[in-house]
Amino acid sequence: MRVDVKICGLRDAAMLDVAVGAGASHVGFVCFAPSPRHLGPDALAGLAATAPRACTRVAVVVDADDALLAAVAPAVDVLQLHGREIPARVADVRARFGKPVWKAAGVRTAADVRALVRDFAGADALLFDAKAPEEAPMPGGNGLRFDWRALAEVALPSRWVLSGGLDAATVADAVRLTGARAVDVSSGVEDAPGVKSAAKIRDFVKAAHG
Ligand SMILES: O=C(O)c1ccccc1N[C@@H]1O[C@H](COP(=O)(O)O)[C@@H](O)[C@H]1O
Repeated sequence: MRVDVKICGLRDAAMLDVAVGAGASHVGFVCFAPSPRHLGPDALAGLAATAPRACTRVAVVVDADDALLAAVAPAVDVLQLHGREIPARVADVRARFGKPVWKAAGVRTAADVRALVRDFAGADALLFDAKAPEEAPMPGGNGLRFDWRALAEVALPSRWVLSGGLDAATVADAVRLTGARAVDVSSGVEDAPGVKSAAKIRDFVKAAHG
């Protein structure tokens, strides 16, 4: 079975086309002001509307309130909650906005992974990212990797996504070593923060599928 690939942090139609053309199954749009990939709700909705139906559109938000979610949710297929949302908030967002919710969180150790699996059984998928440094302005999209061996010690749910510092050079190993069926990348397909590279997107998707 083909690994699902999400290209995240897309900001324009040209790179969206590249991601779709390369074979990405998911495309991600970040709505979080401190991010160099930030799109406001209107820009996000406009860009998401141009994605083909076969491609799953994901909005990445961080501790978003209901007003922001109400503005973003209709434009996408999945909400990725990448902040400090608690399990009750995940359940609330699912019920209120009627979209599948991916709970994303930074992990370092097997204990972190175990706690996430235990606490977020109600999420539609878990997304494992590297823990951001305390001083980092963003909880994700930092191009940081965690020790994938942390995943091996835990019984994982059926739907989970590997992310954090992946790139074309590492994604095949990541898939082989973790058994991931879905991967997510942002920094690893960029020339600079927020500046996507068509060549890197194509190389990443090819390596993930390889
Ligand atoms: O990409 C961002 O700017 C971002 C901002 C805030 C929260 C999450 C963000 N992106 C997500 O972070 C991970 C890992 O990204 P990277 O490949 O290490 O750069 C990924 O799930 C993105 O969706």
